Formats: sequence, C-alpha cells, structure tokens
Amino acid sequence: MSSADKNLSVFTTNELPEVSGRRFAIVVAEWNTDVTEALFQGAYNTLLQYGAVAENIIRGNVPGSYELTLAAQWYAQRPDIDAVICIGCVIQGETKHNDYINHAVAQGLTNVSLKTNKPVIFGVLTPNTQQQALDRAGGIHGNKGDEAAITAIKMLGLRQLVNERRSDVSVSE
Ligand SMILES: Nc1c(NC[C@H](O)[C@H](O)[C@H](O)CO)[nH]c(=O)[nH]c1=O
Ligand SMILES: CC(=O)[C@@H](O)COP(=O)(O)O
Repeated sequence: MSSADKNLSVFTTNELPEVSGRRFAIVVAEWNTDVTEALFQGAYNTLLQYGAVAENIIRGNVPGSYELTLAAQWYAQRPDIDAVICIGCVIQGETKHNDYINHAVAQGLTNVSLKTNKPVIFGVLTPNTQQQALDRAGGIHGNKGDEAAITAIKMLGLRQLVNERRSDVSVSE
C-alpha cells in the first residue's frame, strides 16, 4: 500500500500504552530542513498528544541523514531513553548518492535497534522530488513524523505486553 492509498496520519489508537513516564529521543537531520522540521513537529506533537510529557522528549540534530545511525546509537545506549525516533529527508539527486545513504541508514538503524533492544524508528523520507517530500510532511499524504511517533509508542506497548506475557492469550479468545 502506498502513501497515496493510506493517509499516514490516520492510525488506530486503541490500546496505546501509558507513556507519561517514558523518555524519547528525536534525532533530526539538518538537510532539507523545511521538510525535517515539519516531520519533527509532527512527531513531537503526536508524542505529546498520546501522553508523553515535554520534559521526557529530547532532541538532537545531525548534519545529514547518514549521521542518524551513530547518533541513534548514542541515544539508544542511554539507559534512560526508551525509544529513538530518527527524522530525515534524502531527496534523489543526479547520482546514486541518495541510494547509498538510504540503504546505509535503513540497515544502520535496524542494527542499532537490534543491538540495543529498543525501538529505533525510521522516520526518513526517500522521495524522488521535493514535492513528494512536502506531500508527506504535513501535505496531502499526511505527516510521516506523526506515524514515526505512533510507531514508537506502539512498539513500547507491544514490548510491555510481551514482557508481561499479556500477548500470549489465544487470538480466538
Ligand atoms: N543529500 C542529502 C544528504 N546528504 C548528506 C549526507 O547525509 C551526509 O551528511 C554526508 O554524506 C556526510 O556524511 N543528507 C540528507 O539527509 N538528505 C539529503 O538529501
Ligand atoms: C543525496 C545527496 O547527498 C545529494 O546531495 C546528492 O546529489 P547528487 O547525486 O546530485 O550529487
């Protein structure tokens, strides 16, 4: 399903966990700041909307999306951080440079998530054009920053269920 078929700011909010005591890091790439600032605002506001408190949301900036991986690791390794949301926008240029960045970041963030056992969210747009980016940063396809935040919250909820074995009930019950 593509972003055109699904407004990314619409999601199921039932059974979201209590997150007022959770601490989030949002890491934001400074390339294409008109887009990444809109994504950041979406993520930040969504965290607040669903129960996070401002004091528990910290922000770090990195020069470009390629640097998100290492910064995510720095935050995820901190015991007080429960989830890391990574925000970036890599717009296709004349060469394949964007492909190398995108693959490195996607793989890198997966590695950080598995290594630290924490949700590390891939809030990185990989558009062909600036317009495609704007469409997904508060435009006609919603705001992927919202989705990144709700994904972090949902993953924390699932982790809690799994740890407490509350997700082990049969689906037929
Ligand atoms: N072109 C974009 C970049 N490029 C910069 C790299 O991310 C990186 O900072 C550089 O290669 C030094 O390691 N970054 C983006 O986030 N978006 C772009 O469109
Ligand atoms: C994706 C980028 O880093 C971008 O600056 C590369 O652009 P180009 O492929 O035109 O050099």
